[in-house]
Amino acid sequence: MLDIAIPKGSLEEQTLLLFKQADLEIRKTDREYNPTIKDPRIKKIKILRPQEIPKYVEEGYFDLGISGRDWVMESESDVVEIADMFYSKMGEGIVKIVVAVPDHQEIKSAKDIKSGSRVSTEYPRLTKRFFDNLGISVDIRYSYGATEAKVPELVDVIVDLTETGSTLRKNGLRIVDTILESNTKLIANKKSWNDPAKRREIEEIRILLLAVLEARGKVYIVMNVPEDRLDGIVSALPAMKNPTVSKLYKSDYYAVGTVVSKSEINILIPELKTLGAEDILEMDITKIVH
Ligand SMILES: Nc1ncnc2c1ncn2[C@@H]1O[C@H](COP(=O)(O)OP(=O)(O)OP(=O)(O)O)[C@@H](O)[C@H]1O
Ligand SMILES: O=P(O)(O)OC[C@H]1O[C@H](OP(=O)(O)OP(=O)(O)O)[C@H](O)[C@@H]1O
Ligand SMILES: [Mg+2]
Repeated sequence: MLDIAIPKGSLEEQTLLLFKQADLEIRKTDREYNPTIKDPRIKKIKILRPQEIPKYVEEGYFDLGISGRDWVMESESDVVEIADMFYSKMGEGIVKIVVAVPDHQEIKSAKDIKSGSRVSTEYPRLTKRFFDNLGISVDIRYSYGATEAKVPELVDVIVDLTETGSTLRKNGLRIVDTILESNTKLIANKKSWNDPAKRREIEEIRILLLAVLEARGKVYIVMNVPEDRLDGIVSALPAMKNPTVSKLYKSDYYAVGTVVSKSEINILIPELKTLGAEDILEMDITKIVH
């Protein structure tokens, strides 16, 4: 059975929702860090800061964990990255760790930053490695957050995370370089991954979590189509996969069903109706397993 570490903070709410939708519901009250779960593969769940999760997974306190790629890299943890999971607090979860300076400064890229510059960051190791590679020796000041507030008075440069770019913009900062791109990762302890029984359990959990993410933003549509309209309808459907076509009982009609992206449904349904589709049904999908 598996021990799993779940992130507190910006990933917490979305992670709990993901587990619930994967039918791995974590039962927890507010501020409870040792919640329960009823699943034959899971022994224990603990909620921890995502900065610490990769190291505890590496050290074998947990078989499985969820954290960002940024924290796996920053903590230099030796874990197996078993899945990319594109979700975060707000959107698809792709964020960047960037070098930023006050907008008016004549710095074009990080190479132009002077040795001795003060740099505020929550990622001191990534920052040191980045500037070491450029041969620039900077004065790194550890940041506990609100990093953007510190330029220009307290520091000269920041290395911070950006998703929408709004915090940088509102504080008069400009990106001059990108250190890395990050997204949420499902990570496993090496020994657990190499243990056949544990690996089977880990893979089963991974299938369920990824199936939920895969189904997001997609719906299933099915409609009845007279034989002479079949080719027109099939070619109007988006080419995600070949649609299922089956003949209706004692009729010249066919049932046509396929998965489509929810974002195109507003254009597609009226178009299918015009092309001769009847009884069009749209259904929510909760999981897709490839
Ligand atoms: N604004 C954001 N948008 C998208 N992802 C983010 C954002 N802030 C942090 N993350 C990602 O979420 C993960 C969790 O990081 P962290 O615990 O530092 O979250 P946080 O929201 O910054 O927490 P806190 O609010 O306490 O600072 C990290 O891997 C990070 O890449
Ligand atoms: O590009 P944006 O969408 O504006 O998001 C980026 C901001 O989000 C995070 O801050 P957080 O909310 O974690 O606050 P903190 O600085 O106190 O950690 C990050 O450190 C940036 O400040
Ligand atoms: Mg933060």
